[in-house]
Amino acid sequence: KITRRSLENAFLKAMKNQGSRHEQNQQLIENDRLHTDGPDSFLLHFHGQSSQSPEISNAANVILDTTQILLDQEFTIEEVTSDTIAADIREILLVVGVGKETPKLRCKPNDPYRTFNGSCNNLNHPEWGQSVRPQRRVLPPAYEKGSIGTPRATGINGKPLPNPRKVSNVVHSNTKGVTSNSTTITLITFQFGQFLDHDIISTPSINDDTCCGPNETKDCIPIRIPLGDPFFRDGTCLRVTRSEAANYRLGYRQQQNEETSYIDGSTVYGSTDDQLSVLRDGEYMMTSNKCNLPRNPKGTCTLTNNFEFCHNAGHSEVNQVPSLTSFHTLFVNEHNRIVDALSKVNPSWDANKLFQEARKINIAQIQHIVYNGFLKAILSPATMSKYKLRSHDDGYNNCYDIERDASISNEFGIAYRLGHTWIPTYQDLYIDLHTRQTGRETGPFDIVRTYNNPHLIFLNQRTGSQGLLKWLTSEAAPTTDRIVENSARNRLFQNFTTNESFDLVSLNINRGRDHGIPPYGKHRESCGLSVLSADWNSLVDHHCTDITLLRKVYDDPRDIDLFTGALTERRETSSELGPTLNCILGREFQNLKEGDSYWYERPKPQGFSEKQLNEIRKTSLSAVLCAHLDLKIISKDAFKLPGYSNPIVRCKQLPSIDLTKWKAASSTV
Ligand code: HEM
Ligand SMILES: [Ca+2]
Repeated sequence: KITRRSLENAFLKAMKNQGSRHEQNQQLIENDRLHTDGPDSFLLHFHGQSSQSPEISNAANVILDTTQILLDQEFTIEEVTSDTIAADIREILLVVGVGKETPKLRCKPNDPYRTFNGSCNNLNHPEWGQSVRPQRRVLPPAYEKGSIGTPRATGINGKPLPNPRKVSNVVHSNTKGVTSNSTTITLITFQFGQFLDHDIISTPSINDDTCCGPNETKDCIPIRIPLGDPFFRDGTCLRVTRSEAANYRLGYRQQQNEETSYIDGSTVYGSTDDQLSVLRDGEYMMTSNKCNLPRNPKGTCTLTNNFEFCHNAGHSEVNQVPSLTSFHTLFVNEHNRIVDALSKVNPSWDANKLFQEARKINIAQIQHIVYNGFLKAILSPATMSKYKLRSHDDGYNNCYDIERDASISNEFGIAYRLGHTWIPTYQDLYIDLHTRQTGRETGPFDIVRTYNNPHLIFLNQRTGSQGLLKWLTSEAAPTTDRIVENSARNRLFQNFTTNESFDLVSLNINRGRDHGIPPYGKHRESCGLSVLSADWNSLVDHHCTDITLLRKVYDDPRDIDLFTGALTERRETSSELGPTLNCILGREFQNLKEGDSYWYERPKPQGFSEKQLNEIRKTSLSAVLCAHLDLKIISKDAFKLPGYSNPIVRCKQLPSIDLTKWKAASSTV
């Protein structure tokens, strides 16, 4: 049995292994102050760091090392990960400053407003769904055999797994040269999908500039380009680093989520109090030029001229592509629009009350749009029913389950990259549905020129983001399939000086292995789908043409990576996605609904009055777009292409939220 003494010894040894950066911590423990003063006195040493990340990842490395030392002493992984050991290690961890906030969390039950970092949403487990916490796992990790954290590299037959770039070339490339477009969904689905992703998950990775060089460290997971690659030169190597480790207890390597996992507008408000503080202006969210995002003086985007700047928002990747920036802008403006309306009906409310009520309404609208617009557009009706994802038509829906952990799962973070199939090859600005804006610079603009470059936002009296939103509303997304366009598969973040670029598909496959994500077949099993065998015919949800491609790269069906296996599945009836993705998304979005004590359909104290709730239910993404763009007409459901069941309607005819129902007498005060 592992004694406290042997645990401490292993921990001290691990700290020594980690070298000098832990000397101070080591001293603290060796002085045995842990036992004399209690953990709190040590917390002081670790305050004043703006980001918890480096501190957490340093500690995680010590924890992983401690785990390995104990395993080397012939303890089993079950013994090492037992609950008693978890309690002991937590105490030791407090000494090195990790988890320092957890014991101090004093939740206010019945608080009508969410915290900004997601803590205290679950009163029994205040850290569930909180930002800067480890990702949850549905399945036990599958790292390299016998290891607690080395990326999976060997297949079931003992041979190396295929090179991620090779899989990308063979299975995910567009060999036709023209983009095939969806007949059902618009580019709004693409862009809202990524906007939602940035609300719920973001995994930090390690900074390390040795990768692909002679002195590569173990933090590197380079992708070596195979000889004869159709795009990258021979000998090229993609410099990729591992995701940071985030371990709070002994065991396998875990990864961190920097966002609050709840759908709570992290993209608008940030995922920590600090992030919000530079974005908020009293009751309003800060803007520049009236309706654009504020400037980020520390931003690292590429600028074309003096009056342009990098934008700031709740998520650091806001400048990644202009159409993403335009979505951030839309919901910041929506916050401010709600504030103006509320202050008219409630002139006595102070700035804080206005801010919080507007935030609550904005988040409720986003939740309503996710479940009644976005998910409906991509999941099968059967999945929507099975995981109870539809909102009620009226009345409260008290579906909260305090035992449901809404922290995002690591496997979802890989599976939900399915959205990369929707990345278009260009960006464009429209003046209404289907009319391109013309002028000195006229689209379509190659998307590669727009990565991390906000130039389009500044076009046309700086109303580029409106033009982008109109374009997204008008055009079809690329088909949901195995293909990722070359502008993201070969030329992601291309640097036009050095010509260096990335392959997003290789990154996804590599990242799955880095996170110890089990192969595709294991996820089928956890979803109750048929089990895979060595027989390629066991891939019952795949077309034979796709099986042919998979056979070219994988030795055995049980080696197929999750991203690749899931994106090659045949679609389910009336869905954009195959059965495994329907399951992984269905499960996760049920957690995000039923594990959120602030779910918008719940009654007070967190929720709305019934009258207000019914106003929220009137909203749609189309209504929000109409409120901010000078559009006269729009399709009823902006996620889908217009057609018989999705008519184009006048903006004025669309139901939308009536904020007079928030007049104080009937509000939540
Ligand atoms: C132009 C559009 C997009 C670009 C340039 C982009 C780029 C990226 C990059 C560079 C990563 C990190 C790759 C790695 O090193 O592991 C990533 C991760 C991810 N992407 Fe995208 N993406 C885009 C659109 C989307 C869309 C539409 C979705 C979903 C609907 C999506 C979902 C995700 C998810 C879930 C992750 C993992 C997030 C995390 O754990 O941090 N992305 N994307
Ligand atoms: Ca969030």
